[in-house]
Amino acid sequence: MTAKKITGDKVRYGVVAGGNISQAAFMPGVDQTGNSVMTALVTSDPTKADELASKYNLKSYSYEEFDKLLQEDVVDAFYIATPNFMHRQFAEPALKAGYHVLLEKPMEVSVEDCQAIINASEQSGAKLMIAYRLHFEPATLELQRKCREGDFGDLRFFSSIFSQPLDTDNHRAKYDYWAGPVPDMGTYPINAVRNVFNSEPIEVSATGIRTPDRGFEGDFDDIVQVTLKFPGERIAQFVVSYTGESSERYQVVGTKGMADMKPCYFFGPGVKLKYTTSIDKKEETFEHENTDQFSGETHYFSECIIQNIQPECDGEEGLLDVRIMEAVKKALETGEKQKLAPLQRLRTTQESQARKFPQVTPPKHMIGKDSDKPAE
Ligand SMILES: NC(=O)C1=CN([C@@H]2O[C@H](COP(=O)(O)OP(=O)(O)OC[C@H]3O[C@@H](n4cnc5c(N)ncnc54)[C@H](OP(=O)(O)O)[C@@H]3O)[C@@H](O)[C@H]2O)C=CC1
Ligand SMILES: O=C1OC[C@@H](O)[C@H](O)[C@H]1O
Repeated sequence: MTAKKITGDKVRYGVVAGGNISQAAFMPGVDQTGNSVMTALVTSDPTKADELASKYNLKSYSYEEFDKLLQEDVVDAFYIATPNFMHRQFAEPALKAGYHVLLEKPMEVSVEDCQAIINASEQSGAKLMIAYRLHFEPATLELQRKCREGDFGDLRFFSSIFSQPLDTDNHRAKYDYWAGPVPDMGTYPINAVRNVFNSEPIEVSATGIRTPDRGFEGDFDDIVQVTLKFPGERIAQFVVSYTGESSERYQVVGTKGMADMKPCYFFGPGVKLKYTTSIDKKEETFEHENTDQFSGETHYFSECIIQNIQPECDGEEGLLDVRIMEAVKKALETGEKQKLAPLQRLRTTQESQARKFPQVTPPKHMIGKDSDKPAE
C-alpha cells in the first residue's frame, strides 16, 4: 500500500476511542485548524457511536469494523487515543494500509511495539506523529531553545515533579506499570529533558512506592522517582505520582543561570505555561498566551501530510522515550542501575513549530460510558 494522498484542502481524520482526551481536547480543537476535519469515529460504546458521532457529523464504526473502515474512502488519517497497550493494535494496520497516524503518548508499551509501528509507517510511507502537544507550545519551545543555545551556561542538571490524583475508576488504575505514572506522566519530564539537553541518557535508576490504602486495582508503583545520567556528566531526576495533589514544575540549572518552569506540562482553559529565568542573578519571567495545544499539534501534523514533511516528533522520538520507560521498569524490578546504549537523535524541537490557536472551551459533559466523569 502507498500513503494516502490528500485530494481536498483538509486532512480527514478518524478518531479511534472516544475517551476523555478525545472528547475534551482533541475533537473540539479540530475545526479551528482550518486544514483538518473529522469524518469518522471508531468506538466500542453504542452511545458514543450514536450521540458523539452525530454531534460532530461522523460516520461511526465499532472496533470490529476497523478493517472495513480501512477499505473505505472515508478518512486520510487517524487520531488514536486508546489506552496505551492498544496503540499498536490500531496504528500498525492503519499505517500499513497507507493511513497517516497521529498517535497518543506514550507511543506503546515496549520498544518492540514502537519499532513495529515505525516499520509499518516506513513500509507504506504514511506519516506517523506522536501527539506531543508541547512540541507546538510557544513557551516550551522558547525555553528549550534557550537551554540548548547556552543562555544558562553549561547545563548541569534538570529536576521535575508531576503529580495528579487518580480516580480509582480510571483505566490507568487497573493495569500494570504501563498504565502507571511513569509512562502516563513521566513521558513529560523524560521528553522535556531529552529536548532540553538535546541528548539521550546512558544510565537509569529508579525507586517506587505504593501509597497505603490507595484503592487501585492495578499492580504498579504510584509514586516513582527516576534518575537519568546523561553524557557530559549531566543528571536529571523527576518524581511522578498518582496519589499526590496536582502539581507540576521543572527546573534546569547551568553554570551561568537557571530556569524554573511552572506550570510546564498541562493544558486547557486558563493554563498559561510560564517560566522564570535567573541569569547572573537577574530574574525575568516569560509568559505566553494560553494556546490550544491540541489544535496546534493537529494543524502541524496535517501540514506535514499535505506538504509531505517528516514530522519532528515522529516514531523515533516516541520510541526513545519508551526505551527509557523500559529501563525504568527494569530498574524498579531489579533495584539496579540500567545502562542504555549511547545514541544521538538528529532532530529536536524547533521554535518554528509553535502554533497559537486560541483555547477552545471543552464540553461540559462527556458522552457515553465515561459521562459520569467531568471533562477536564
Ligand atoms: N496528550 C495528552 O495530553 C493526553 C494524552 N492521553 C493519552 O490518550 C490515551 C487515552 O487516554 P484518556 O482519553 O485519558 O483515557 P480514557 O480512559 O478517558 O479513555 C480511553 C478510551 O479508550 C477506549 N477503550 C478501549 N478499550 C478500553 C479499555 N480496555 N479500557 C478503557 N478504555 C478502553 C474507550 O473508548 P470507547 O468507549 O470510545 O471505545 C475509552 O473511553 C492514553 O494513551 C493517554 O496516555 C491522555 C490524556 C492527555
Ligand atoms: O497530560 C497529561 O496529564 C495527565 C495524564 O493523565 C495524561 O495522560 C497526560 O497526557
